[in-house]
Amino acid sequence: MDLAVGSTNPTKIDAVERTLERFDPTVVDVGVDSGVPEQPWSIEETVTGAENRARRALAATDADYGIGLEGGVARIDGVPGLSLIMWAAATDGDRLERGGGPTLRLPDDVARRLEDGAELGPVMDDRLGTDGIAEAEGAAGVLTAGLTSRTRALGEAVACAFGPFVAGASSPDRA
Ligand SMILES: O=P(O)(O)OP(=O)(O)OP(=O)(O)OC[C@H]1O[C@@H](n2cnc3c(O)ncnc32)[C@H](O)[C@@H]1O
Ligand SMILES: [Mg+2]
Repeated sequence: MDLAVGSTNPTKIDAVERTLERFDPTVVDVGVDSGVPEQPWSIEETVTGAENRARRALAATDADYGIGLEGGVARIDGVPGLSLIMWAAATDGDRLERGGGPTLRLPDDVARRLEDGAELGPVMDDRLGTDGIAEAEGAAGVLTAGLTSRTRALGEAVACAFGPFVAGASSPDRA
């Protein structure tokens, strides 16, 4: 199975390789434009970024599936504070499926800096004294003391987006 992932971030590539290991995939990374701001600020923008990445990665290759992963932040009704969210999309060129990953609250001082226009990756690096945390354990890893990681969290979104393509008869009908 040939997969094209719409990013060159190693945590995203790892998330796809590890989650879909069972299919022994060949994974190529494709740097594509997400078509949304570098820091998406809603579920809608984040999902759209994942969709664009999946479609554009597939279009740029002759892979069987294109996979897109996007991180974002959102204020969610009923959930205090600003949430870190992540979404995946998978497409075979015809059908497109979406799946969400874990959601976790960002510290309020980080939220304030994002409100001023900053991006999460650099803000986390500045706060932690790290360099490239978004390509390592990520905010998801740091804020959970390693109980999860960005790779693992993104992997859950990949499973939910890609799963319907291989779930066969147990896959729900789509409108
Ligand atoms: O090269 P790409 O694929 O764009 O990888 P990215 O790390 O920039 O990932 P996104 O564009 O999907 O994420 C949007 C922003 O949110 C940041 N981000 C998302 N999840 C994060 C995490 O777990 N830890 C740190 N930064 C994160 C990321 O660094 C960007 O500034
Ligand atoms: Mg980015």
